[in-house]
Amino acid sequence: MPAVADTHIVNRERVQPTHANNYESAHGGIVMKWMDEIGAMSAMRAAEESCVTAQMSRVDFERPIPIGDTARVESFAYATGRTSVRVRIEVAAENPRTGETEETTSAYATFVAVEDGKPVPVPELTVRGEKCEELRDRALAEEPDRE
Ligand SMILES: CCCCCCCCCCCCCCCC(=O)SCCNC(=O)CCNC(=O)[C@H](O)C(C)(C)COP(=O)(O)OP(=O)(O)OC[C@H]1O[C@@H](n2cnc3c(N)ncnc32)[C@H](O)[C@@H]1OP(=O)(O)O
Repeated sequence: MPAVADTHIVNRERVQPTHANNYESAHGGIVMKWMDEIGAMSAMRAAEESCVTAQMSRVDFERPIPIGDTARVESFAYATGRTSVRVRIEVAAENPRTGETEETTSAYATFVAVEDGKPVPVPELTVRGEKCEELRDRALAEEPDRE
C-alpha cells in the first residue's frame, strides 16, 4: 500500500533562454508543463498505474524564475478517491551556485489512473511519520473546493 512519502518526487530544470518569456524569466506555460510532469509521477507512484491529468487548480505564480536559475519542482500525493489522486506541487527558484531558494509557484492537481483510457481504482494512500502527516493535513486544509 503506497504511503505519502513514496510519492515524493523532486526534479530540477535549469532555466534556459529557450524557456523564457519576454521578461528574462521562465514562461508560465513551461513551468506548468514541468509541474504537470512531476505531479503525474507522484500520482503514478500513488496509483501504481498510468495517470492522466484531470485538473490543475489554483496555480499561483508568486515570483518569477530568472534565466540561469534552477527551477526545483517538488510534488507529493496527499489524498486518493476511488480512481483519482490529488497532488500538491511546489516550485522554487534555486540559485545554482549557493543552493539558496525562493518559492515561486504552486498548484493542486488531480490525476486519474487509467487503463486503456478508462478510470481504474487506486489503492488506499497511507501516511506514516509526523512530517508527512503535517504535509497531508495542510494540503487537505488548503486545497481548493472540489465540485
Ligand atoms: C514506458 C513507461 C513510461 C513511464 C513514463 C513515466 C513518465 C511519467 C511522466 C508522464 C508525464 C505525463 C504528464 C502529463 C499528463 C498528461 O498530459 S495527460 C493528458 C491530459 N489529460 C487528458 O487528456 C485527460 C482527458 N480526460 C479524460 O480522459 C477523462 O476525463 C478522465 C480524466 C480519464 C476521467 O474520465 P471520466 O470518464 O470522466 O471518469 P469518471 O468515472 O467520471 O471519474 C473518474 C474520477 O475522475 C475524477 N474526475 C473526472 N474529471 C475530473 C476533473 N475535471 N477534475 C477533477 N477530478 C475529475 C472523478 O472525480 C473521479 O474520481 P474518483 O471519485 O474515482 O476518485
